[in-house]
Amino acid sequence: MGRSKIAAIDLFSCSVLYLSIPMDSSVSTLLVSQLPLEREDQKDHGDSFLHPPFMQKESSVPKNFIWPKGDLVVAHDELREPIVDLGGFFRGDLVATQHVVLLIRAACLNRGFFQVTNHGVDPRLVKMAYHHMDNFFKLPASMKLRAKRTPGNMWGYSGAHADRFSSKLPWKETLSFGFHDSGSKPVVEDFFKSNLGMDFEQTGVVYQKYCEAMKDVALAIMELLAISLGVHPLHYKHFFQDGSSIMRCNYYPPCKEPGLAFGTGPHCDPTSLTILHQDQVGGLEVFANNKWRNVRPRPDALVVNIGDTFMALSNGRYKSCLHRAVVNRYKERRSLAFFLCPREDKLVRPPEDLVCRDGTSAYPVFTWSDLLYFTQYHYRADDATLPNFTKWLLSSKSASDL
Ligand SMILES: C=C1C[C@]23C[C@H]1CC[C@H]2[C@]1(C)CCC[C@@](C)(C(=O)O)[C@H]1[C@@H]3C(=O)O
Ligand SMILES: O=C(O)CCC(=O)C(=O)O
Ligand SMILES: [Fe+2]
Repeated sequence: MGRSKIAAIDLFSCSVLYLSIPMDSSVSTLLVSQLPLEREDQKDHGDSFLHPPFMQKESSVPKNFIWPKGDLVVAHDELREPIVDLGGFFRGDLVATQHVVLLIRAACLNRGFFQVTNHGVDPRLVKMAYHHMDNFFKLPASMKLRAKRTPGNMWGYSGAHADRFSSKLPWKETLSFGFHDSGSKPVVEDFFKSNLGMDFEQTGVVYQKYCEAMKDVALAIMELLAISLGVHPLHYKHFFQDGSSIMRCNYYPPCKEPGLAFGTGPHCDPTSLTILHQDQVGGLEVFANNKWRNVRPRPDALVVNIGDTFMALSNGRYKSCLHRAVVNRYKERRSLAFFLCPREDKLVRPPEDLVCRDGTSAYPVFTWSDLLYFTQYHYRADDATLPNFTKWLLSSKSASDL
């Protein structure tokens, strides 16, 4: 789990090693070349990862990327989830809004997942976001590592999270950065300029706009979620207004043995509400009615899922969605995930009238900063983050009372 600073420095020097390996520049190669530096693991894996994948006899997926058989259950069915048309709500049509509220309520009580269309985000902006993402991920490793994530920090570039974990590595590269309103200071633009230089100014401008658009959609959905729970319509919208959200670009290289690895393993997002756009390749799967089901990509739709923090804010009524991303043999896949989060020090607790109606609080009061810390230092987010976090919080509180 938590890896040291040394691992991050090793990761960097490793990329230099990678550059001398005569293979395609796909990052899976980079990921593989990082592995020898996971020194304590060398014993466990024999010499399989001392060689680039084409030299391995047993499998072309290094052992550190192989997930347990129990997790690797294949999805055969498609998820037929309501597509929620937000057009009427944005036009102020009350009948259409009532219909949308009922659809959202049913989806959230059930598994915390739906998709929205007519969401108001300009398709040209989405296209630009993919274009800039492609430019970034095809850079040489040494350039990408200029923006590398530092230990304990959510922001930056990460290759397979190999600096954080040593097993069940995800077959992906990610670029993450924070987004919050800070007056006239464009935080996203600044992130790109300060980490990657002025050549990335335009990338910063595009992602600044993309995050603003995602926040608008997320806050509109917060209004609908509040109505659907019978609380003040602006309750959650106000709660998240000054939030500190996270944007992540996911790049999944093709994988020679997709049946052994995951792009992103099974998990519920610890965050509040995720607004995701996936490209046309497909790979997102949701656990529904006891089965993994794939979500067919729709270019005009944004995928929305409830995260652990909103589950707590709804007093456990709305389900945090269990999902994962699979990889495939032939084609790289990309997704853009915006994770709506509250301001880090804000108390996460459901509105009082909800607790009164339920007669009890489902979770202890916490801050987003507590949960974020838990996922970055103590626990790798999975399908049981929220119950484990609750236990951890209660035990650390009672220990501090001693
Ligand atoms: C707060 C977060 C932690 C993760 C990024 C955001 C929201 C989703 C989380 C994550 C994607 C869940 C699966 C495991 C994880 C480690 C990953 O594969 O990236 C998680 C993210 C993280 O801790 O970086
Ligand atoms: O790439 C995807 O479709 C899902 C990614 C995801 O679940 C995440 O980043 O939290
Ligand atoms: Fe997720």
